Amino acid sequence: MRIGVPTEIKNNENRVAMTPGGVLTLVNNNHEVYIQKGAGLGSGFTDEQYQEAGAHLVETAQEAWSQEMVMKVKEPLAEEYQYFHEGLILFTYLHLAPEPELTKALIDNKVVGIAYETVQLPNRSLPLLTPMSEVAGRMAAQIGAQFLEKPKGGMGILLSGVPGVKRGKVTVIGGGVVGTNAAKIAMGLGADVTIIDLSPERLRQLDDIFGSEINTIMSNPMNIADCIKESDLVIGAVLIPGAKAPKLVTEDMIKEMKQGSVIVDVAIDQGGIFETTDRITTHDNPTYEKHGVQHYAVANMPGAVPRTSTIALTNVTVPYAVQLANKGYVKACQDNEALLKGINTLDGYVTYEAVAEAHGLEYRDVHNLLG
Ligand SMILES: NC(=O)C1=CN([C@@H]2O[C@H](COP(=O)(O)OP(=O)(O)OC[C@H]3O[C@@H](n4cnc5c(N)ncnc54)[C@H](O)[C@@H]3O)[C@@H](O)[C@H]2O)C=CC1
Ligand SMILES: CC(=O)C(=O)O
Repeated sequence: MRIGVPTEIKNNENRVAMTPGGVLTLVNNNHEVYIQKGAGLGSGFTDEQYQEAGAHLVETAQEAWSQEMVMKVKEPLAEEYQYFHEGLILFTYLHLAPEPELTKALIDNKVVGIAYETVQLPNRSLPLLTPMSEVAGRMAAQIGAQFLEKPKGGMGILLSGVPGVKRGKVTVIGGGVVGTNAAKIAMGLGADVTIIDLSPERLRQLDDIFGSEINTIMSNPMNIADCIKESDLVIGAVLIPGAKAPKLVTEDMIKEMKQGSVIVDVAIDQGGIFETTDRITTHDNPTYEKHGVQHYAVANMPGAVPRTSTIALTNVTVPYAVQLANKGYVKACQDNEALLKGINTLDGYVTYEAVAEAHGLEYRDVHNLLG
């Protein structure tokens, strides 16, 4: 199969969808990889390294996009829709629930849209989302700590406190991969940490992991309101796979927060869990202030630590890419139910129920379309 890897164009997105090691794996499986020149530089991979691994270098995005399968990191931006073509296999993060235009462009062009974030194993884990959630969760605590500093617009507290001065309070809403990693780092910084989740089973696991070092609280509107009123930093880490994130924190709750407190809405890529995170921010201009609270809502947080993130991401995506390339998407997805769950668009239809629901579009069962 011919596989294209274009340069990422989102603001400060320095990740790339394949390392030279990934190229070598695909080449050893008799595939051809077309990398846009310079695509790996942000992650520290040179064109020469790709060539040595057997990649063909191409000058333009158009050439990278005109292959049978395209691997990317981020969901395509509007200027990339022009490259969509019928039957193209697009293997990348898509986050379609909050993206009506992208969904329409994929359907109109009959793209086979396979979303990293909805590939799901039988134990319900999301193997192609997990590494980036680990990165973003760990970053969320350190970013929150930074924006609590006065010169960054925060109230001017140190999360650890110092002897004689109390510690800062961090609430993490959603105790999955992002939430657990955020909690770990926030605890490491010395904060007083609370995790809120809807699943009693998950709360029990978190209690087993962290013991009396953290507080675990059941998710409901009253508990959320009580916790965030007291918090200096609140991290949004809820996910309902494929669906638009539920707005669990209302604007009225935000108004009750302390002046100079900070929210980091990691779930912004699925629309965000705070009523006031009504826009996506960028690494160039990551925060805005509303009701005296700093809002951080960057949808590609791992893009800021591209070396770590590219390696972590491609460790998990390349084995699936090999299956797609070796067998073709139909057989690969028929043989692997986890990969099948990644198909969000096919033959001009939405094939992921939560995405169809989010946009009021017709849903088609992927099993019927694959035959
Ligand atoms: N902004 C960025 O750069 C990045 C964003 N993300 C996003 O972070 C979000 C979280 O991802 P993961 O931690 O991997 O998901 P996950 O599936 O591991 O965890 C989600 C957690 O939310 C909990 N939950 C569901 N409904 C809830 C409710 N009503 N109240 C409280 N908890 C609830 C679930 O029980 C689960 O424990 C996703 O939207 C993901 O795409 C991930 C990586 C990078
Ligand atoms: C998960 C995702 O969208 C990201 O890593 O940017």
